[in-house]
Amino acid sequence: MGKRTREEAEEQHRPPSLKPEEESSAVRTSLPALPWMRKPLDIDSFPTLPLHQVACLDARLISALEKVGIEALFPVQIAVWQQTIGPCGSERDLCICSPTGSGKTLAYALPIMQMLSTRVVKKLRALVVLPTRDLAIQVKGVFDVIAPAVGLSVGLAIGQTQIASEAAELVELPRKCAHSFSKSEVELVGSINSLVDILVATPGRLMDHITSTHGFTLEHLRYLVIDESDRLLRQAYQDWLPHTLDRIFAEGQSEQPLLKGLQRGFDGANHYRAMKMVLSATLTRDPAKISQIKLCFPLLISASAEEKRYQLPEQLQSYKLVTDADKKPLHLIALLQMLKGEKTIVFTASVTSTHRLYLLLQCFGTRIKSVEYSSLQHQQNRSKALAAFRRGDVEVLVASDAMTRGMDVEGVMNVINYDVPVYAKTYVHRVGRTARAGKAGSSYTLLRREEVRHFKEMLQKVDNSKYKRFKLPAPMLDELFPLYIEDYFILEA
Ligand SMILES: Nc1ncnc2c1ncn2[C@@H]1O[C@H](COP(=O)(O)OP(=O)(O)OP(=O)(O)O)[C@@H](O)[C@H]1O
Repeated sequence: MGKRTREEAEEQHRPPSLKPEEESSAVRTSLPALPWMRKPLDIDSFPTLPLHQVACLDARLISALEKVGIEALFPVQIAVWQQTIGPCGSERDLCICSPTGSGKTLAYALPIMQMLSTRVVKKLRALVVLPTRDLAIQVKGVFDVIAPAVGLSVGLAIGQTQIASEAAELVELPRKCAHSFSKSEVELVGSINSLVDILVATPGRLMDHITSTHGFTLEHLRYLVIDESDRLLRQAYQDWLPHTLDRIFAEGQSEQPLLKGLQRGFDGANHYRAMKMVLSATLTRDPAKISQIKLCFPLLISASAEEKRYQLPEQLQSYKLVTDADKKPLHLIALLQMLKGEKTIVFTASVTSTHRLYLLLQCFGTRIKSVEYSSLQHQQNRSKALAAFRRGDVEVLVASDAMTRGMDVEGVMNVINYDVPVYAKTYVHRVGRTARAGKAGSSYTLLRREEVRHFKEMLQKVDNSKYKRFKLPAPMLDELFPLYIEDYFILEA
């Protein structure tokens, strides 16, 4: 079993009171501290465009997209397309802040595949970094559906297998050379071929390949994508970025914007610069964090008009249920009964409360079929639970915040915050597991009376965060109470 990613280790051992840091209040002013972030390119000014009307979109990509039911590109995808491939394609680094479920993955994947579709020799030219294994597997799945249509190969580096077998999927060493040769001997022995054009990786395993996989090089990189960037720029991951940037620029890349390149985009000359795309629904505005990325002539592409820090999906309906602490489990069970037949994710505050709540729901057997998802489980079990939930074998997934970011499961109708998130950022990513791609979805937050005020204050930072009070029918609670008491105290014993 590969070692836990930093994210998993961090989540597992983080005391409940120590949540992922929210940006310090110093940067949460209405005016971003960085001048170039004050005039974003407004995503809302772009249309949803049918594929055949997207300038320069390769016909092979159109047919690959149509095969998976995609008929048009969303506004964020059009905005990014225009800044990379379309009429004003340029080599500016892009920071993209767009709500959860708005299609950020394809926003960067499409231009990358289009630009690399004309490559002659296979080299590692695009690197996509994500904070967790399951997210990386999901994003690779998006590339896998489309990349073959334009003859591109996609690799995965997440530590699910031994590094030697993973390296063998990424780099083809000359026959005579074993993994153990020193790097200089390998170079002497003969040319080393990359087996992938695009690599999707988690930070830990990326570092392993940079430091120890012979023939693994970033010298040909054209795109560096940092997805869920505010998570990746946090303390726990910090060493991967400087090492990666050093390796990119140490191997012949120019850090400076190239005037010619800027005017005409990639003009076929061989003096490229690795273009960076930095994305999140809760993109950081913190200059100290942004400066780590060494952005070049950056452009902010953002959905919200900046009067609020974060934006929720337009189709999301939000509700709150106020209850006493000892009745929260009963209210959850009653709510899940009401939502029966709909895919629902229940978020708790920690891995231990995820497990306890899962055990309680097990007492209700067939009434509520659920699985648990947290870094308390080994990767295989977590992936099995997610697969069962994706297939619809079970309709309730009890999850810690390991499930919060980016995970895209078709048909999730409801998100329940069993424990109120401490930070608005966590709230945005949790409820963003539903109401995706313009579809409808609902969020329910269970609040103890003493939490109502904090919850209201927290939502000050979130746009369109209207929520209604939700009351469960008393007869349902009365009917469930005896059953609940019996099971709950068994569990408590
Ligand atoms: N142009 C499109 N047409 C239809 N569906 C799309 C389109 N683009 C993306 N989708 C679908 O929308 C869903 C959300 O896409 P994606 O996961 O890229 O969103 P996101 O903005 O990255 O969300 P998050 O911030 O939560 O990571 C996915 O199921 C994806 O298949």
